[in-house]
Amino acid sequence: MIRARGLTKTFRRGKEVVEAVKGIDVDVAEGELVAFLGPNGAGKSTTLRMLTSLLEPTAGEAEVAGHDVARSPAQVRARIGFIGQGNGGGFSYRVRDELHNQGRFYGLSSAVYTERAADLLAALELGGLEKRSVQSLSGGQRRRLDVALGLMNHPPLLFLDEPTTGLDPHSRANLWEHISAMRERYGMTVVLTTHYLDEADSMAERVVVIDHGQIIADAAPDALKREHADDRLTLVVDGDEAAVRQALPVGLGEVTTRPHDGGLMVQVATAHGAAALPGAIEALRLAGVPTTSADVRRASLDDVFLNLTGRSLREEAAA
Ligand SMILES: Nc1ncnc2c1ncn2[C@@H]1O[C@H](COP(=O)(O)OP(=O)(O)OP(=O)(O)O)[C@@H](O)[C@H]1O
Repeated sequence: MIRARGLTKTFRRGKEVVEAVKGIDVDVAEGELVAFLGPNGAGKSTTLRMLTSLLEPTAGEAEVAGHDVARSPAQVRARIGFIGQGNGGGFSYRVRDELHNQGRFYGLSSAVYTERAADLLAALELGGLEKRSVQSLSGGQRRRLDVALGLMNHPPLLFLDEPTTGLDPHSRANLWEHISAMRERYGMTVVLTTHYLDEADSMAERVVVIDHGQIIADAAPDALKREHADDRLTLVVDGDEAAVRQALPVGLGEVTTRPHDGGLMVQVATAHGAAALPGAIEALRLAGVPTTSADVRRASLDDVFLNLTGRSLREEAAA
């Protein structure tokens, strides 16, 4: 569905040259749900805008939905939906008029766009709001209207640029339910950008991590965590460091210790933390070191980003 090679975008602002995207190679197969994850300014939106033919690449090429973005932008646009960062709706228009205008824009007949609009309004829980002005909708309703607008041409490929930014957790979860339902219903391929780690982790089947205009990792969330980060076992024990180090199986992982409440806190960075925990506790018990509390913290995509770049995406998102 997408094949990009060496995709590059350089902006010039006066004397300043910004290399926003530095030669990205990416393939997306039909039916995939792929999230581009990265901090602010990483180049996610610029990549999306090139893939949707809205921005001409400085170098490289991309074939999207069967057509070259530079040579055949109209064919690409006819086959994709794009939901940008801002709201698409004209604020003073009524909801139904917005959808109908979008249908006209795609050259649909009035019978087809009327039916599709009614269908999407119902599917995205916007029924009853068709006569309201866009500006009177809540943030979540407006975002769902954006999704409806992006789906009026029943695109086989949908791009969403930070679809849930600015929504409260309830509206985010709700929007995701709708995106998933729409994806199943129309058999769509979905490509989105996000800087919400939990969202990329739980919703995307594949995460493309972008930093400074380059792809630094590309795999399923679990595979990324397995490859680039460890789970962390934390045990509080009654015993000394030497006994702990001797008792724990060789190869379990890197062990660090520090005094804690009269006992010793032991932390182990290890793969498959939950599975390793009982064995670690048992090995300590057999060595006469009882465990008084235990905790497993699973590796997160932030750990992956931290290990790859030395920076925390969580901190950068908050900055
Ligand atoms: N039209 C433009 N002119 C000049 N520089 C630009 C332009 N658009 C983007 N940039 C710069 O390119 C870099 C990448 O921006 P981009 O918007 O693609 O990042 P992003 O990963 O989508 O970030 P965000 O999560 O904040 O949207 C940034 O340094 C940005 O300032």
